[in-house]
Amino acid sequence: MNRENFNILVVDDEKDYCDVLKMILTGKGYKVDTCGNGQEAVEKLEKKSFDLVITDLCMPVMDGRQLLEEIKKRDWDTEVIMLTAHGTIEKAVDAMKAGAYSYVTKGRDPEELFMEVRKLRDARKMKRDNAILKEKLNGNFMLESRNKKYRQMMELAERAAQSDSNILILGESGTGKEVLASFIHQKSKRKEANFMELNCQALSESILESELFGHEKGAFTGADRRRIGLFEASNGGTLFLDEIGGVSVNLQAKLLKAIENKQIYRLGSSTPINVDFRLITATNHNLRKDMGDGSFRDDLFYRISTIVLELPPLRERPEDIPLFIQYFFDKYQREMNKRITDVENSVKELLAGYSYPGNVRELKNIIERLVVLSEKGEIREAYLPSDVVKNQRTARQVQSEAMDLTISLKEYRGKVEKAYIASLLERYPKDMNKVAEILDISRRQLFNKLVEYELK
Ligand SMILES: Nc1ncnc2c1ncn2[C@@H]1O[C@H](COP(=O)(O)OP(=O)(O)OP(=O)(O)O)[C@@H](O)[C@H]1O
Repeated sequence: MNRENFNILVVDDEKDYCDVLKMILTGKGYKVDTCGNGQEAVEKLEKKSFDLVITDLCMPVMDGRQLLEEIKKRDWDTEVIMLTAHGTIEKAVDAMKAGAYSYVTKGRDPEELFMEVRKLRDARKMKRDNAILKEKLNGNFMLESRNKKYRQMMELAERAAQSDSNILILGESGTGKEVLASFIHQKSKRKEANFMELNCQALSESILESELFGHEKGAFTGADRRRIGLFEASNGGTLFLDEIGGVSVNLQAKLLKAIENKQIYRLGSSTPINVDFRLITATNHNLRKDMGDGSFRDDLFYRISTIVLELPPLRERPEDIPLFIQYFFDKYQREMNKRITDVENSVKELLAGYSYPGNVRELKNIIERLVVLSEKGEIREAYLPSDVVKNQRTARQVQSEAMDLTISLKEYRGKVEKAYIASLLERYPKDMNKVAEILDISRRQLFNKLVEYELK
């Protein structure tokens, strides 16, 4: 935490004292706000998060002791340094018992106060760094769910983590396939070793091959030194190959050999190297279809899919959307040192009703954007991306049009039916089978309706 990120609120009814303290602390690089009593301080704390409150003990309206109580009662992550007058040692001790970080006697050498502030800032920085590190290492993710299918999948994942079986994770982009893979690694006996990850889609065949197998010096133009690949780097640990569906058939054959024999050759070498890794793969391709048209090898598919975990898209677990919203609001408030106190009602509605084609990734980005744009703890509908608003507006518009009180029942039914089919098409744009299945009609009937309602 830089000093600029350390927010201090000075509370004292002596305005001159506040101003002097603010000037000195600002000069030392801290961010400082001031106010004249405990009541005003609570109002400020409700809107913004402060790392430290330096408060006088005796003040009108609400004194320092009451302010301390309010802060502790609300569980705000804010420390309090109490300023006391000479001869009020009992009150100071009482404040410490009630949870104050420390007390400083007013009017003594101000260095004493500045040292306390510095000490606190360092301690909080260490705490915050540790929390970030822990999050990175342990993958502090939102894995709770109210969705039965997801919970069953997680149970299977935890059990599978104990074994060395190959795991294939299926799911649309942004559903959390990488998150799940790293969770499995953390839950496995391999957790102390490396978790190596590679997105196979993003790389050309030759680069992918050298990334995976490594190479000897001089193996190809530009190979000016020996380099070990991911198979070797994940020895004892887990190798996660994302977008396995994007690997060329040629490389698939080499992958299969490495997985079956647990033995590889670096490019440019004929010496076999034994490797011990747990393989997790993921894809958003339909591999069965790819096998049908010959772009994915059957033998590789059966080898990598000992256990298949299917991550449902977010729209199929809508009961979890509020949990994710809360999780990401908490995360970004913490990270950006902001406090959200007022969210416009329509924002909650729009977020809950949106279909999230980009899944958890999209939801996460939306919440980050809202927290970034929030001002004075408030979040307005205007801060939402247009997709979220547009989506809901069409639904609302159709509903209000359908509520025209002069039309026949047949016309009303037609409008509602059209709107419902249109929403399903928006949700499953390329999957007519799914739309027909949900509507419980045949594909032919669906086709007729698309023509009738001019939805084609
Ligand atoms: N359960 C979760 N808890 C917290 N964050 C999550 C969770 N699931 C996904 N995310 C976040 O959403 C984003 C996308 O997740 P991830 O990369 O795991 O998805 P993916 O399915 O592998 O996507 P792609 O197929 O595009 O690679 C990441 O920023 C990740 O941190």
